Amino acid sequence: MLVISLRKTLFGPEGDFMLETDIEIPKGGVTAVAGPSGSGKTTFLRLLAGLSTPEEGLLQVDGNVWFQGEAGRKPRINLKPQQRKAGFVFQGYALFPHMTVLQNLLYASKDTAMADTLLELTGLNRLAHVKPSNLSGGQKQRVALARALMQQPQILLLDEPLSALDERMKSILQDELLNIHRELGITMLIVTHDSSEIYKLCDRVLVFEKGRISADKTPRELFVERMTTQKFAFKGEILELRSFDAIHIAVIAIGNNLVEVVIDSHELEQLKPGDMVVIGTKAFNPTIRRFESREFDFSKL
Ligand SMILES: Nc1ncnc2c1ncn2[C@@H]1O[C@H](COP(=O)(O)OP(=O)(O)OP(=O)(O)O)[C@@H](O)[C@H]1O
Repeated sequence: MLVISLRKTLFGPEGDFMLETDIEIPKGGVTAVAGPSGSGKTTFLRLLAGLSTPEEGLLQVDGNVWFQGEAGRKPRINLKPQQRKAGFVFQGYALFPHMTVLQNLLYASKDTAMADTLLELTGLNRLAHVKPSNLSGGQKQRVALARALMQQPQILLLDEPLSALDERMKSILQDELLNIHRELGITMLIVTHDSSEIYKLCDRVLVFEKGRISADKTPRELFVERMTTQKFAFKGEILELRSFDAIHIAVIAIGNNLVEVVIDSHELEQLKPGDMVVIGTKAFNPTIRRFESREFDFSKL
């Protein structure tokens, strides 16, 4: 069980704000950390790893206190990063370029049996003696993952580990992460903006906004249950409304795609170019309605 009750002042572009968390995470869970840019996701992981220091609070992992301190005083307990059993994987792989894959792993711990197990688990055994410059992005990220697991951490912290990879490699590594989680039962926290990744890997999502957790839900609660009457829903912007006789068409930009949706005269009256809309289906007929600002905005994850 992770008990995370921490506070730290952050410097934002619009002034200081408080990163403030009071949560418990059961052992063995996979938790997504999502939210807009600058909301404090990376700092949250850095606080857990000991790479950044809170002003006050308590961090307890499986009964062991890693940080405890009161505001304005020197922390009573503040374990150094190397004393914490936390593995950290960043988007950049941060491998030692002059060392082979195996040497990169053994730098973290001299346990050769563990290195063999992890090379096997991440499918790297045939690349053990290759240097990072000869590896693909996906292979480098596997090495970073295996290295983070060498010290048998209690928690694995992943900061957008797959965001630089193409869709195919991303999917393969997601399966490997699931496999590692099944094999080792390790508690994972993963910063990701990718809703399919959250759905596939995670049992819980913490959405950060300006340093606070604004939503704490399962992926199903966050993504699916608010769309129970619909087959799918995409947010888009109306670029143009056209009419031919009694047929009205809305041209809508959804990400990089343009789609044309036939709308009825009632919908036409409600809409104008520039409106943000949600396009969904009911009984396989597309429906279209104005996006309400209080709705959850998936594009901001
Ligand atoms: N050690 C620090 N002390 C004070 N403020 C910090 C510190 N580190 C980062 N910040 C500020 O905290 C805010 C949140 O940064 P952070 O990197 O945690 O956000 P993020 O949600 O991970 O963003 P992104 O998705 O863009 O990576 C930023 O405004 C940043 O400048």
